[in-house]
Amino acid sequence: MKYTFESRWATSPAEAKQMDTSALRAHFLMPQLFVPDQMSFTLSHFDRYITGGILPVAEALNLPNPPELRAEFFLQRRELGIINVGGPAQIIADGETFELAFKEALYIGQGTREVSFSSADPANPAKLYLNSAPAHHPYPSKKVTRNEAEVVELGSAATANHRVINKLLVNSVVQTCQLQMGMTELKTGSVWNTMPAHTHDRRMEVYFYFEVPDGQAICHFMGEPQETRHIWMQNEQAVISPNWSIHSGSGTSNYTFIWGMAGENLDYGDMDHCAITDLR
Ligand SMILES: O=C(O)C(=O)C[C@H](O)C(=O)CO
Ligand SMILES: [Zn+2]
Repeated sequence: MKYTFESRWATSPAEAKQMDTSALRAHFLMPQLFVPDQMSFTLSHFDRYITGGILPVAEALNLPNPPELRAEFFLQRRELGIINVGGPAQIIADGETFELAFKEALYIGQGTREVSFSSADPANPAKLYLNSAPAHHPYPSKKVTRNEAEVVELGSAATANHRVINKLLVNSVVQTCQLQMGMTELKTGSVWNTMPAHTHDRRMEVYFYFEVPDGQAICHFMGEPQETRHIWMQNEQAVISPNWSIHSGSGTSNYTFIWGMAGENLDYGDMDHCAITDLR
């Protein structure tokens, strides 16, 4: 078996409020996405969002058709977003070849039957972080380079949240059904992401932290704004953020993270901000 597939039930805020550390981690944390020559997928019942990691080393890996999807093929009723966080990758989608460098993104549209993933150099393998959401229209597959991203700079060094948001797979850049993905890079000395924090009842979200230096870690905050909990996270781990939850983190150093979301709309700015002094 070249892949693992796990399902996570959706949880209510009342249920999450009762959870201890290990229950929070079991429900929301995805601790290992990258295993050599393997693919890992976790389906959240929040918006039926799939989070995955593919690490092709010795051979090309093909997008599988997990029986849990009850589909003819993975993307029969889904769309896929990929951001490469490793060495150069080659992705072939129904015969079309895409070369994906570090921090480049690829959107693969609904209806694509065959997708294969390989590394250009096994000594520096590609690490393909992926998100997938249900889709009902076959938009064209499209690669998005860093230069094509919509870039927003937020925060300041004084409040330790100076960061650059690279909107890669958003509707100003590529047409998608409901998927949005991007990458936020924190400046040296800045450790807080998404502060002031927000919720968006219309969309769930997943955060994937990477470029966390050795020996450092991220304290990720979740929960209703007046009932927050935290999950300590390591490099290259991901966490599910329900639509009722804030999603914000502070690191013991700067780092980078990928955000991805799906749900009711494609409006990145549709957020309900929480005043910092109101958080509990
Ligand atoms: O640092 C930030 O702020 C973010 O990157 C926020 C995410 O993009 C987000 O939560 C979008 O809903
Ligand atoms: Zn958000």
